[in-house]
Amino acid sequence: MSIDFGNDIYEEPLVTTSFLQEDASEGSLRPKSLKEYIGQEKAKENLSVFIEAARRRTESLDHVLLHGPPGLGKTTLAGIIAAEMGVNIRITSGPAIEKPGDLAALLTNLNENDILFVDEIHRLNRSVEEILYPAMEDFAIDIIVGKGPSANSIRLDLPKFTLIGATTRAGQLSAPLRDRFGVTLRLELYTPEELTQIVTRSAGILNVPIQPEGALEIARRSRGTPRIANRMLRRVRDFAEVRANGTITREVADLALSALEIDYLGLDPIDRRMLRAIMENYGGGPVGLETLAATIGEESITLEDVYEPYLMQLGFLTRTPRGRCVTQKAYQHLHVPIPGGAAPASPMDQLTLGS
Ligand SMILES: Nc1ncnc2c1ncn2[C@@H]1O[C@H](COP(=O)(O)OP(=O)(O)OP(=O)(O)O)[C@@H](O)[C@H]1O
Repeated sequence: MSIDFGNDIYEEPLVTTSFLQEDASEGSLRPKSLKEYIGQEKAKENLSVFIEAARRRTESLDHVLLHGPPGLGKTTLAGIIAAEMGVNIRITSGPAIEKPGDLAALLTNLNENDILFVDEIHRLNRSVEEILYPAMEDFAIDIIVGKGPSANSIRLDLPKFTLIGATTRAGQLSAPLRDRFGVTLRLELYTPEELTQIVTRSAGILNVPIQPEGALEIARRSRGTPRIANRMLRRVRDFAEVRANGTITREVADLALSALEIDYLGLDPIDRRMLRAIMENYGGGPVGLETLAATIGEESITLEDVYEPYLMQLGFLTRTPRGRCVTQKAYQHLHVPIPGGAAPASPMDQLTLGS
């Protein structure tokens, strides 16, 4: 029996914002308390103070806005806040709340101090958002009863609740909505050390034997993102079981991830296509995001939310008012000669896959 561990056997790439079938076991991997939640020290420190203060006063927590790239643990953190406050959480998302009536139904069903979590809050439509302002500020909503000249506005009191909004694009939130959040926390990409701890913890829960170097190898390639680290762990586990003795070592992780075309820094074929397109078609940049997206046949929103944060963190890409530019480091990583410049540095011994 031959098993192909290339991308062909998986329908979806590793790096994607969508929730994949293989993420179904994510629930079991979710930390349940602030103590178990690895990294994000600044956010955790602030939150623990606010939570403690609200609990002492037996009041609801101030509204919280969580922002940062996808897969960093915003939903997880919202669940933890609810658990630490000892309250219920209702989970929904901006696009799921279509009409003001949908939001009114959600709000009137909350209990005192409950949490309403709205993922992708930047995608709320305007008419829904307007209901949210008095709900957040005065814990009340105005409902129009009847039609035409006989229409009447009735004010309905709500229980004191906490809204936790999550967004990958804080800049797209309207100013009145943004101003109504008392606490704003930005989640940062995780360090390889933090991701090593996350991978080791997840492997323990999934009962997967893993060596510390194996965990580090997965961590280094998971572009600062726990969701990608957990996905990689599951795929490397398959490889370890079929091609090796079941234990994830550094070699097994390296072989499995290389077969998936993930290079030693975690770049996948789309990252490389994106960088190469800027180098080869636009002389290194600047090039506008829409033009770049059209050139490589990807959605501009995916490039901006999923790919750019990590490429910028690596120092491979810069954003200027006139568009995106690649840096010398990117030329060196892909072994492409720098135009009019020095020859690229010799390959850094390690494996770097071409796209
Ligand atoms: N700090 C952390 N420690 C341990 N595991 C984490 C941490 N953050 C996230 N995870 C893991 O990563 C997975 C993805 O997290 P989560 O779904 O909360 O991300 P998210 O930021 O809400 O994603 P999205 O923005 O797409 O909604 C979870 O299964 C969780 O197990």
